[in-house]
Amino acid sequence: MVFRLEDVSVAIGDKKIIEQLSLQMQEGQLIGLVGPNGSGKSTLLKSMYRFLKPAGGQVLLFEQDVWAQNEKQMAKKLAVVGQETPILFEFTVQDLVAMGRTPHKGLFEMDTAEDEQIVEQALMKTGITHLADRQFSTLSGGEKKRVVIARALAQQAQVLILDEPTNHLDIQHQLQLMDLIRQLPITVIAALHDLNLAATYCDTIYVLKDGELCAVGTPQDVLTPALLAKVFQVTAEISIHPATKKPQLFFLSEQWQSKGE
Ligand SMILES: Nc1ncnc2c1ncn2[C@@H]1O[C@H](COP(=O)(O)OP(=O)(O)OP(=O)(O)O)[C@@H](O)[C@H]1O
Repeated sequence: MVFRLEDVSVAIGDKKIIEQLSLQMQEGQLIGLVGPNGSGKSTLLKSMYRFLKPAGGQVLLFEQDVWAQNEKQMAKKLAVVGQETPILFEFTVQDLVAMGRTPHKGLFEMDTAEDEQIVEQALMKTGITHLADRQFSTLSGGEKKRVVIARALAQQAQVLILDEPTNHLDIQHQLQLMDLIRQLPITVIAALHDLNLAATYCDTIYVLKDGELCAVGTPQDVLTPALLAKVFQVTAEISIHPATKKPQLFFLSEQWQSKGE
């Protein structure tokens, strides 16, 4: 098991965001975390990547409590791309992606030829080789996102957590990114708003509502009109895409429903 959460409760200040949530995530899958705004997706992920300490319960990564490990131990196992892209530094893209190698190195250890090759690969896979010498701060939102993802790839962890990875990306780069993470030989856990991307790419989907896990399963099992009505308050029509053989969702507001009758 990659992650095992047992009765995890998370509060921010006085506000209880997640209460006694338990789940298990299997190795080698692309896992989607979906749910409405404010349902607790980022909070849950933060408790998993050791950013928010739960008020109760346990978060186990490969059966070890994440709070019993130091940052470097964690970084070898788990890479994280948060929702916000950082803004604080004046580094080149190349330097930033190379920072992904830090957990694998001693304090003053120089980059090896292998490190350089890993960085080059990460730049190439995310389609940003041409940006290598640019200052990070001068990039567009979507370019920054791809740099942060490249840095996470260079980290070569066994698990990758992505909070809204397609945010800021145009449609071509959304699909390229999903294709890329789909073929990574590791476990990827991604919070996604786009339910069609989740349906097309994920092996298993976890649905959160009001800090509670309300469904877990394959896209076909989970993304039903009844669940979408209950969780997102939308009417959805679902068919199977002829090419992907995955569910394809069409959403209708009340205005269009009345016109279709
Ligand atoms: N620092 C904070 N202080 C107070 N409340 C917070 C804080 N961070 C998050 N929350 C609240 O916790 C709840 C869950 O937020 P969270 O960001 O985990 O949801 P989410 O599902 O990731 O939302 P979104 O889809 O909008 O990104 C929300 O009601 C949010 O307002």
